[in-house]
Amino acid sequence: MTPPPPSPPTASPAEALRGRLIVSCQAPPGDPMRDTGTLVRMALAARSGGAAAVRVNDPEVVAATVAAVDCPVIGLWKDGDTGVFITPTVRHALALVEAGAAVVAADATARPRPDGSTFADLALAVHRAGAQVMADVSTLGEGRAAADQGADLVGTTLSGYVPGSPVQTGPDLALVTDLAGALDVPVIAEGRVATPEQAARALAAGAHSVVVGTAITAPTALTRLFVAGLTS
Ligand SMILES: CC(=O)N[C@H](C=O)[C@@H](O)[C@H](O)[C@H](O)COP(=O)(O)O
Repeated sequence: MTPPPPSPPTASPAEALRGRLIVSCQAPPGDPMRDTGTLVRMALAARSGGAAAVRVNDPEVVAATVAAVDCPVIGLWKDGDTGVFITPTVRHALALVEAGAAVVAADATARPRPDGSTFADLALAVHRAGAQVMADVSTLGEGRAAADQGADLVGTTLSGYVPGSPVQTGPDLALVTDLAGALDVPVIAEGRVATPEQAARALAAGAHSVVVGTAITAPTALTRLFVAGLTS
């Protein structure tokens, strides 16, 4: 039987995030905003606007952001675009801790990981390295499993983005409600939160914090929406 994961050695950043906004400062491959200095500026702007934390992709960007902002940095490392690609291996996770991430976000769906490890292996390694873990899930079952395997935070990040998870236009508030009712760890609403009203509804549904990305930090995607609005 696998022994239970040890408690993380650092104090939880969860208290600092309660009822607060986390801004995801990312840009997809090929996007003009995908530049370390630009992404750090986005993080600084988010912090100026009142964000309690930022969520940042890639160890290099994490390190630059940690050096620039005075709030927790949630780091992830997207590697590829199929299967498990958000912080897919223990190696990716430890590189983010090395870069200074207070929290490592990782895919915690029930799909095989490319290094044959489990989410529990990743959580244990991150805790031993002195950071915390945010589990990106798509279902209640994945959230329960992630919490059992040591996740410090569970986010709805992957709802609508993995095979079998219905595509939705808005945030998955039903999943927020289900996770918040079932788990002892904080639940983070993430994915398709597009308005302040939706963010408030996510908190009302039981979320501990809300992550907003595209609606704040993605001018290319937002421009496309307006362009489509003019041409449809
Ligand atoms: C599914 C996936 O890969 N989500 C990523 C996770 O880090 C990001 O691309 C999203 O922008 C982030 O989750 C915030 O969501 P939204 O941009 O919808 O506010």
